[in-house]
Amino acid sequence: MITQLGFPDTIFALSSGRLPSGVAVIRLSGPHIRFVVETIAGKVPKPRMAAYCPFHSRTSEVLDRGLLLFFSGPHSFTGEDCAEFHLHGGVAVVDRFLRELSGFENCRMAEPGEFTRRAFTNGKMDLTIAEGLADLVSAETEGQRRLAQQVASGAQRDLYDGWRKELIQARALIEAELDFADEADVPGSVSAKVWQAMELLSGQISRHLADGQRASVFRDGVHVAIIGAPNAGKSSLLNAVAGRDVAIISEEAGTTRDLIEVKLDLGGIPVFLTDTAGLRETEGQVEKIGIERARSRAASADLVLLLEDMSRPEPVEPPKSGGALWRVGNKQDLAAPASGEEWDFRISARSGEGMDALIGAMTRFAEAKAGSIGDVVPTRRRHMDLLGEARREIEEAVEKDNLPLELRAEHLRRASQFLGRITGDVDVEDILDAIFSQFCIGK
Ligand SMILES: Nc1nc2c(ncn2[C@@H]2O[C@H](COP(=O)(O)OP(=O)(O)OP(=O)(O)O)[C@@H](O)[C@H]2O)c(=O)[nH]1
Ligand SMILES: [K+]
Ligand SMILES: [Mg+2]
Repeated sequence: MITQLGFPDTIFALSSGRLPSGVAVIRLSGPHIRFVVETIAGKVPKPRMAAYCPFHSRTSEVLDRGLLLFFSGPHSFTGEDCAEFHLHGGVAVVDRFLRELSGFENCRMAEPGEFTRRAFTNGKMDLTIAEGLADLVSAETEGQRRLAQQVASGAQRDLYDGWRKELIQARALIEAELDFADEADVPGSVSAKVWQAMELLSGQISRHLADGQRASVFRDGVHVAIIGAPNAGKSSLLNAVAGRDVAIISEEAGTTRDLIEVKLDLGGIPVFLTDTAGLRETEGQVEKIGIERARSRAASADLVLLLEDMSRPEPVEPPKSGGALWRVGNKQDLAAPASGEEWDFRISARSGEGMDALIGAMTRFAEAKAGSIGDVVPTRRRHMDLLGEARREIEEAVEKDNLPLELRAEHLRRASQFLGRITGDVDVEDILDAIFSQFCIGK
């Protein structure tokens, strides 16, 4: 148990979104909350009960009227005394109120993630839950929200705590075997059982890592590039899928030069769809660069849509790509019916014909990449790296059966430490700045 000396400052921030808004929530945490609240509202309301009252400046000017909530530490988000002022969400109202708060001694604006960091330091949550909350705030798709919710609920922490318990138990059994090694009646099978259990554990971690690999599409998204000859209708396709005028469309060949990317939400998975310059031989310097970019984007894409104008097919060399490649025939509205070509999809970016089928297939493609993942999934590179290290230590302990038992037990101890770093139970001071600075202000 860490003895908590407490933070000297009271911090505050606008915790609700961009102004103007109907209501703006200003959140405070720290040792001076009672004084600040009493000065502004004239009283400290009962904990967790909303009070409607005027908010005064220190010179008794009424700044606004609104709801006030007080949370008495340790029964609060951060574990300290906390308060929330619900103001009218006007720029000037909020601005004046924040200046008023800065005027109190030892009160200052919060750094990004500082509320959550205090909650972590005060033992209100482990690191995975803190990260889950940050992900919940930044989730843009349903899939991201579901994953973040699962992490924020503590499911990941429970899983790793369970694994650490297994490791500790294994070490305890090895210790016992070491202690009684001289006695004749100790069954030699104790440690054999331990190694069996450890092999199972390493297999569990492997499956968990594979889930994490698949789940990374929720964070990194699926990348789709539209490639084809000039005037195939690539920009028209991008606009049709995005439902807005993102790229310039014209009958002039060579209109698009740069990569134009839109972010879509298909089946809860972020999908990045990129329009590119039409592929052709050209002397134009700028267009040349654009074509190089198109080819390199195609090379790194998960899926390439090779778009062709069915009314006047113009074969282009399919780009080199490690991903999937679909031949998509465009301008179905102009094409002679049943031209006998082997298109995977026939569409008209102009009339919208065939678009539902193409978008549906892209959605299934993205869903297949995520695959079916377990209930609890590592959501960050940081978790994956530490899990990989933990598994490596366990494997060393299991495989090196010629090593003295003490050394094999030491590998298990290290495995357990790596797991402890994920949840923040073991020496993580060095990474806290990096983790919490990614949070938004007011969280
Ligand atoms: N009839 C018909 N015309 C289309 C269709 N899709 C695109 N076009 C037309 O084809 C022309 C070229 O369209 P773009 O979307 O600019 O083609 P692009 O492939 O982006 O061309 P570049 O950027 O120059 O490589 C425009 O005049 C479009 O209106 C379609 O489905 N049917
Ligand atoms: K064009
Ligand atoms: Mg274009």
